[in-house]
Amino acid sequence: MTKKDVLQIGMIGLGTVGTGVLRILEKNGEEIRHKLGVGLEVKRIAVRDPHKPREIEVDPSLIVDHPDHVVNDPDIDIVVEVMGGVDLARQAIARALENGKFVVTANKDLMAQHGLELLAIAKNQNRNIFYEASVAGGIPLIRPLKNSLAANHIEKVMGIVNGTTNYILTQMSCEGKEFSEALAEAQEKGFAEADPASDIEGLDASYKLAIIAALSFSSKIDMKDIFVEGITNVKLRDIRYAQELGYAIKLLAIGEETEEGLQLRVHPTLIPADHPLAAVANEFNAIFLEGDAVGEVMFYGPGAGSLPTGSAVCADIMDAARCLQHEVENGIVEATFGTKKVVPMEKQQSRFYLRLKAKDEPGVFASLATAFGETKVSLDMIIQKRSDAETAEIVLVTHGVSEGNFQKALDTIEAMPAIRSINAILRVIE
Ligand SMILES: NC(=O)C1=CN([C@@H]2O[C@H](COP(=O)(O)OP(=O)(O)OC[C@H]3O[C@@H](n4cnc5c(N)ncnc54)[C@H](OP(=O)(O)O)[C@@H]3O)[C@@H](O)[C@H]2O)C=CC1
Ligand SMILES: N[C@@H](CC=O)C(=O)O
Repeated sequence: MTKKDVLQIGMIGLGTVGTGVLRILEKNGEEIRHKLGVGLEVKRIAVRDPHKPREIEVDPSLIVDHPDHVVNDPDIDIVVEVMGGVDLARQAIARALENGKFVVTANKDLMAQHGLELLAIAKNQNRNIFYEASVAGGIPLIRPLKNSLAANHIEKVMGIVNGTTNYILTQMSCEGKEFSEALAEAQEKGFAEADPASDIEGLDASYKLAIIAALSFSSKIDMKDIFVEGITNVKLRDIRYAQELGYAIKLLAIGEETEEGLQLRVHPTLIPADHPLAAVANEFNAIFLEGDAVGEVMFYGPGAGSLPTGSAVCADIMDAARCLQHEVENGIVEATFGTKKVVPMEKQQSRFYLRLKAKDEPGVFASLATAFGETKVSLDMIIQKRSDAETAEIVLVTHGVSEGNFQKALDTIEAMPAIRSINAILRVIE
């Protein structure tokens, strides 16, 4: 490799993240050049619609209408994929690597599902893919997992890794907003995915968990092994009951290595109001890691948005530039990934929050307690309120129980004549 005065960047995508990247390169370009000893110049930008008005002024001659024009340009040294989606992004990144370019991506859907295949292509080409922005936006997490914490056996990772859902839950619980209003705001602010179903149904968080879990537990992670439940069924009513019981509701991604195997799950969770994660508001994310040597470490910061995510992408561009400048072939060496056993969800333990409606008549509560007792589910907290003249709303929190046993208890309860409806089931942690 020959040293250059300026390295050429090719971007694929100029939406929320791409705009943030350009703004940072423009504003801090001189400082970045000083830190790197080489300048960075954006040579081409692929977008879907070249005629769309942009939030940022861009020389029209840079704009092209297909990623191929970026990945096949022989002058481009580093390809930055901030387009999203899987198939086209996968093809473009594979081609960029085959053409000898370093790649930076913010695409968690792609890295969770095809990361190993792309990293193998990169290794073959003596190149690398940098993907810090794919998890938790601006928070440094991938590098600490690969480097600073690499000597630890990591036992547990747990956190809030989706800014959109955390924004929605915060706005519902603190401002009393409706779900749809809060989602529209998150979209307006650029936190949500192009298809926000990925956020609210928990998929985005599950892709991020797959990436963090692979690095934490040095294991390949198959998406089908992650239990995923989003926040679409979380009602303001449950947020208020949770508050009454001393909890907040957050969408958590949890990965744990136990003697039985890996436990991997994403679901809305009641967490104690004084837990540090309960205070993480709006688009902010936070991740706890427990390493056998370091103990507990918490990462906190903005998990979505144009400049925070752009910050992580630009740092990756700088790492790729350092590799090129210092003739390091592939930069940070990737971890090796084995295949660890995964514990099926029905065998995992949880505490449960259950909200139901029952006939307001004597003995209902006793028969509920009996039904739970028969399946070895014990009850911890209870709220009972009259709903109308004949109906009571009952909120129960169980002690720890396997998912399988809880489901059996639920089947029995649903069949009881006094039970009118089961309205909410959520998991609880201490
Ligand atoms: N938004 C955020 O806070 C974060 C996003 N990410 C990830 O970053 C990536 C980009 O997200 P974001 O910036 O929000 O997405 P946007 O939807 O805002 O931008 C996507 C960009 O890609 C371009 N594009 C889409 N399809 C094509 C295509 N077929 N060919 C060429 N260009 C195309 C669009 O072009 P056009 O402008 O013409 O429509 C647009 O410029 C995603 O992988 C996302 O998951 C990661 C962390 C945070
Ligand atoms: N849609 C994502 C964007 C960042 O990854 C989120 O809301 O966290």
